[in-house]
Amino acid sequence: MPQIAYLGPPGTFTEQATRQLTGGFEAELVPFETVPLALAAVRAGDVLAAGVPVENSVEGSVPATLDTLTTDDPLVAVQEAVLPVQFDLLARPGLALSEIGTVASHPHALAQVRGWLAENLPGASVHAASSTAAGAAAAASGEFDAAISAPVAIEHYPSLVRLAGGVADVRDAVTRFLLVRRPGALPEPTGADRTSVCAVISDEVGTLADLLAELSLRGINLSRIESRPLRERFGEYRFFLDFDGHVADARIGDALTALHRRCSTVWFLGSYPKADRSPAGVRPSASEQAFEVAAKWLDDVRAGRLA
Ligand SMILES: O=C(O)C(=O)Cc1ccccc1
Repeated sequence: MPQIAYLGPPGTFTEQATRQLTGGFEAELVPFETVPLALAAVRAGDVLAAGVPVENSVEGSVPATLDTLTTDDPLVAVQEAVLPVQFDLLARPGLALSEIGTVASHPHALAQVRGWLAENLPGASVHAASSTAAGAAAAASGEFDAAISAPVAIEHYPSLVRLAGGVADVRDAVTRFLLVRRPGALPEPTGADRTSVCAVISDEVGTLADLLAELSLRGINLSRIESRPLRERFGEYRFFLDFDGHVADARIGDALTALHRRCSTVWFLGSYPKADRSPAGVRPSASEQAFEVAAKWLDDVRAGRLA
């Protein structure tokens, strides 16, 4: 049975998302303490794939995921899931809300309940854990009084008590997850796909605008752009771009070759079905047929076949 890594321990949002992402096939889920460790296991071939969080509607991107995807051997996303995210406050038994002095959780979770904590636990100190479930495990072992956890966590840490449920500063918050594996056969195009790339451009006038124009000229809808520092050179950046369409689509292939010509580095990070399955709107001049007819016309011109 294939093994699939996820950000553990058991009881994380990522475990739930990875179960959804692997719903179509039998797999053994293997917890790792951090996203970089889960992705290293994929690169080493120890596991087939990994489920990782990429971005949240409240707190933005998960930098550890973005940075690890573009460091070392290539990895590509093959599937996407979007999960609603709200939290439970789990505590050691016998403690009232007013007696909680320490709370642990993943930084993304803590950022999403900052207002709730300020209102309900104003005196408590807040501690970062490697995941929401790691926070629950630390509370269960007595290291902290309480944890901000995924609703499934209580099943894994039954010694804890749910003091509050549905905790969230922003209603309807969601987190987006990807199933990532080593490069191989790509998922088939579905007509409702997303492509992710990361591009490095030079620090010159207009390079970012020119890069984006390559997408807009071909009628490609950009759904996300995020910059991360290059690390080695202060003031230079990698741009993570998500856009509608599949690399097998003519307009996307054409745009990617343009990006490759313009950028010093382009990482292809995958083409995969969008979680919401909303089809890409394609203008007539960017349709498969328009590209085919135009390519045929150019062949004819070059071959002197024009009548
Ligand atoms: O710690 C977890 O449970 C995770 O899967 C990471 C995370 C944290 C907060 C919101 C969504 C995902």
